[in-house]
Amino acid sequence: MWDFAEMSSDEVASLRARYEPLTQSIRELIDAALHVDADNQVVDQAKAQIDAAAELLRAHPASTRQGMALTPEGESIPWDNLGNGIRNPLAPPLVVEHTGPTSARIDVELGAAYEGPPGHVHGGYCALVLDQILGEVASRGSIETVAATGTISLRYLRPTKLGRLHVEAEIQRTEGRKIFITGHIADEDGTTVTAEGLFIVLRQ
Ligand SMILES: CCCCCCCC(=O)SCCNC(=O)CCNC(=O)[C@H](O)C(C)(C)COP(=O)(O)OP(=O)(O)OC[C@H]1O[C@@H](n2cnc3c(N)ncnc32)[C@H](O)[C@@H]1OP(=O)(O)O
Repeated sequence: MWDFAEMSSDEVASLRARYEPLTQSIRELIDAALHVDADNQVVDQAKAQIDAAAELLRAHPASTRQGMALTPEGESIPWDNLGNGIRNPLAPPLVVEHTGPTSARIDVELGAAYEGPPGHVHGGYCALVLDQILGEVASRGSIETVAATGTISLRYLRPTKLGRLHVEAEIQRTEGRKIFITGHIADEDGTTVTAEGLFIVLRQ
């Protein structure tokens, strides 16, 4: 159904405009469900409406699924992927901004769905966000030169508050296919988690 290798950027933009609002609505649904305090009637009514929406969507299944893909124009499409998939409500809306050929940043708001310790981001999610940005910088924003996580080491300096977060990553050095890269997450009070990764550029 979706063959991104055959699509122009305009066609991808139109698909994005169709599905991104659905993904955002499901994220808002998750957030609402995490904050609700209602009686049986309200919860039963909401459940029936959600079940009906799921049934409607299931009646139109896609013939293929793709984590990420590349258009002929070289545009990388993160489609269903957990890190930043346009269609994956479990993916926080991570927008990686490349600040140079070897560095990038993300500014993201992580709410209740990402909670681990009370009021703080789950440590596994911190790892996911750092793995994602380190991987994207190591791959230089293109899936033509994908670099996979070989080894990643995280140091949790203190709990990361839920809310607005700033994330950065930068390549330190490269040896053949090995890319040594560091990164960190900061909340409103400063750096909370640092990362050191060794990413390996995949053989074609
Ligand atoms: C744009 C997209 C961004 C996406 C970001 C998301 C990042 C991810 O989550 S990727 C998923 C998690 N990672 C994986 O699944 C990777 C699984 N592992 C593999 O596929 C392979 O082991 C792989 C590709 C890492 C290395 O395999 P291969 O290419 O055969 O490496 P190989 O030729 O044996 O070794 C090359 C060099 O790397 C070193 N190396 C290999 N594996 C590792 C490792 N895990 N850690 C550290 N060093 C390693 C070797 O020692 C060797 O070093 P040297 O050249 O000095 O002798």
